[in-house]
Amino acid sequence: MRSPKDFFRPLAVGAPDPVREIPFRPSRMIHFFDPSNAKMAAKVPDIAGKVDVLLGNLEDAVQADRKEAARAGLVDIAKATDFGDTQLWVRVNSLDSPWGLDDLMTLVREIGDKLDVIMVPKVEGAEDIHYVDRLLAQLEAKAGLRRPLLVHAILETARGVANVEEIAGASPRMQGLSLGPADLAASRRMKTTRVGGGHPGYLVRTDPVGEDLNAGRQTSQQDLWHYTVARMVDACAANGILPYYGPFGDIRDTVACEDQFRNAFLLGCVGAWSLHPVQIEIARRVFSPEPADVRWARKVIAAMGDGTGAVMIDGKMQDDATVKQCRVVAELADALAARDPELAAAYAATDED
Ligand SMILES: CC(=O)SCCNC(=O)CCNC(=O)[C@H](O)C(C)(C)COP(=O)(O)OP(=O)(O)OC[C@H]1O[C@@H](n2cnc3c(N)ncnc32)[C@H](O)[C@@H]1OP(=O)(O)O
Ligand SMILES: O=CC(=O)O
Ligand SMILES: [Mg+2]
Repeated sequence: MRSPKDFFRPLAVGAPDPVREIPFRPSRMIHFFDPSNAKMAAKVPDIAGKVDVLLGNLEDAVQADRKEAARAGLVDIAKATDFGDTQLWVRVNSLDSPWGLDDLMTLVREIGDKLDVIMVPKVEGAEDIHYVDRLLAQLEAKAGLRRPLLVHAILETARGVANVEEIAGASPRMQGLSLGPADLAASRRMKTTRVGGGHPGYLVRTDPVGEDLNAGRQTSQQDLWHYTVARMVDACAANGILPYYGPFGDIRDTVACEDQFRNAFLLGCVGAWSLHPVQIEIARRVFSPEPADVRWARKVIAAMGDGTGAVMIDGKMQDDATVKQCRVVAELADALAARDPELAAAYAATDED
């Protein structure tokens, strides 16, 4: 086990100092694109202005015979594009694949100065993060990088979920975790065939009302992902890193996508993946607090003065704990407004009401 004193020393001579805190940068949508797909790649400069995070996906959904083209495509796009203050992330191939090592070696060398976060799929335990941590330090030193790359792990195996707390705290590079419901379902031997979202068969039913077991009984669909998202959120909060819902594969069903994203937002996630342009706006809407909630939060903060004691506002008791919740909402609104002028105007308008 590493000594806590070593935690903030670089893991290779010449590598940049690790960060001490994960900066909060808006990341409501992590927009996936396949850099080997000419049509998607052509849209990157336009999409970059519309999303918080653009992610070049090299892993699943890229055909095996396109892996090298995707890696080379991402290098070309990163070199040619000015991303402004939009973050550039990459999802590399898994550590046991034939491509993962070359992905890391090529990308850090060629575009390490442009990348913000490396998303690592199928992380099973702290040992995977320790491997990536040391390797990145060596590669950063070789490339002469001044800023450490951050690491984001996908929670998508049963073992990964069992080890989630260790993974979240495995390195100062850990930026966040995403739920990967598709691989996780397979790893757990769940009987779904979807990418995230609910299932009509997963339900609870009210008690029978008489002899007829079928008459008058209400059913209610339950959330397959509640346990995992909640556990992920706790692991992230306990380690000062950020939780995200991952993919929602039914692109056509924008309504259920919005529900899934909102559940994650309410439980503590800061963003989700957008797989198709139609999901970008959904994530923007859901992961930005409602202007009415921001107004309420600011009202409670103002009324609570130094944040202690109890007051009544509109018939509701406020105290030290509610003001803390309100600060979460108000601080998120401020951070998002600094990046999103439309949102800034919407939040300012509520102050004037
Ligand atoms: C379980 C997991 O690992 S999830 C993460 C991995 N999966 C992904 O990354 C999937 C990313 N998305 C995609 O591959 C595609 O969106 C698909 C395959 C789902 C649908 O693609 P299409 O059938 O082309 O969708 P559609 O016809 O609606 O696309 C409309 C336009 O948007 C473009 N487009 C689609 N998705 C994207 C995207 N993610 N980024 C940029 N442009 C996109 C299409 O190229 C098309 O362009 P055109 O108008 O110039 O023809
Ligand atoms: O990679 C994502 C998943 O759901 O699997
Ligand atoms: Mg996956």
